[in-house]
Amino acid sequence: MVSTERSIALQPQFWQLARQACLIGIGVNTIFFGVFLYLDARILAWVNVISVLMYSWAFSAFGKRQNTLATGLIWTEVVLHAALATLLIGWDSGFHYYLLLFFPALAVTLRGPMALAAMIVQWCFYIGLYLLSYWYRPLRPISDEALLGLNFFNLTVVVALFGFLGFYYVRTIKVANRKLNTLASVDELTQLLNRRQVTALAEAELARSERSQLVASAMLLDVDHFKLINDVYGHEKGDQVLQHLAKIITRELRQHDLVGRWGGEEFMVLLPETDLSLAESIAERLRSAIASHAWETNLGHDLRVTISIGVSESKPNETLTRLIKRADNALYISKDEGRNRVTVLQDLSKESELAKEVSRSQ
Ligand SMILES: Nc1nc2c(ncn2[C@@H]2O[C@H](COP(=O)(O)OP(=O)(O)OP(=O)(O)O)[C@@H](O)[C@H]2O)c(=O)[nH]1
Repeated sequence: MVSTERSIALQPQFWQLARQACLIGIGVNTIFFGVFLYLDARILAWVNVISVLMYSWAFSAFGKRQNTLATGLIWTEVVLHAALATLLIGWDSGFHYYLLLFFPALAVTLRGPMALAAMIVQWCFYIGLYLLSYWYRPLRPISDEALLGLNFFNLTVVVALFGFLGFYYVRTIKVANRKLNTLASVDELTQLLNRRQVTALAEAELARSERSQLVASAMLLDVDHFKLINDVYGHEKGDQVLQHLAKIITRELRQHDLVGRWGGEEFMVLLPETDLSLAESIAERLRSAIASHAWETNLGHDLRVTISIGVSESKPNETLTRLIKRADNALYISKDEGRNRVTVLQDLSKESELAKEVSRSQ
């Protein structure tokens, strides 16, 4: 587990987990200290004292974010401990199991070719240790019963650590997936739903309304002369205005209404179970809340921001695209008639006339 660019980028929880593993190392080696004293294997008892010191050092190094030093200490401890115990009391003591833990750890912390190279070295070391213990008798043999007990204990600890690693990675993947889902569905600036997500949810809502024979209404809201706000007060102020507008719109709507950022300075709202006259009054409430809000500026006066809104009501078997097209046409009228106003499109003849007018003027 040598530190590289990639290991630095690992999640802090990974280092937290490694730090907790140091505590397990301290606990396990303290138990071993007692066991080896009891078995009169004094060299190994002293090795355990050194191991406890190394894990304590690694624990403290993780606390100071010296992750490379800490992982180096753990690696050295495990490799030396496994080698010494195997040579002194034999392969059957099961201390070599701990070396296996490094294979997934290397795969995670190192880059592809480095990880592969490190795994090959680790594997050669493992096989080398096995062959040595096969060819030579243990230097300080202990009883078969003691060997069996140690083997079971070591196997249990290693299996538990593999289990923890598994849980950690499953949790990490879940958290990453949740983040990806949020990134894919939320607009970063305003934290509203992005266009893709609000479209998907609005389509589902429209289908639900259709099944229940209810109407829904759509609104398109566009900030008036937003280019001028950017030009006069700066892009950053423009961003702040958009963020705050998103908050006002959300605050003024009901919980089950859908609101998303439709484009640069344009928002889309879908109001389930809402007919045109109710939608119009909601739109008017929004317009007036925004028009009455004063933004502080660094030019010694407050900034006033207004929005124009177009509203449309769903018709049987209508697609979302069609519903929004009508709201867009209504928005065009609001802009054309002087801005800071709400327009609803009700009758179809007016709509088709307008559609022609819009296409002529675009
Ligand atoms: N600050 C900021 N500006 C943006 C963002 N997205 C789009 N804009 C700007 O919004 C402006 C929109 O300008 P126009 O389409 O001309 O519309 P307008 O100035 O609002 O005029 P009307 O809509 O006709 O009232 C452009 O200058 C874009 O650069 C954004 O995320 N942040």
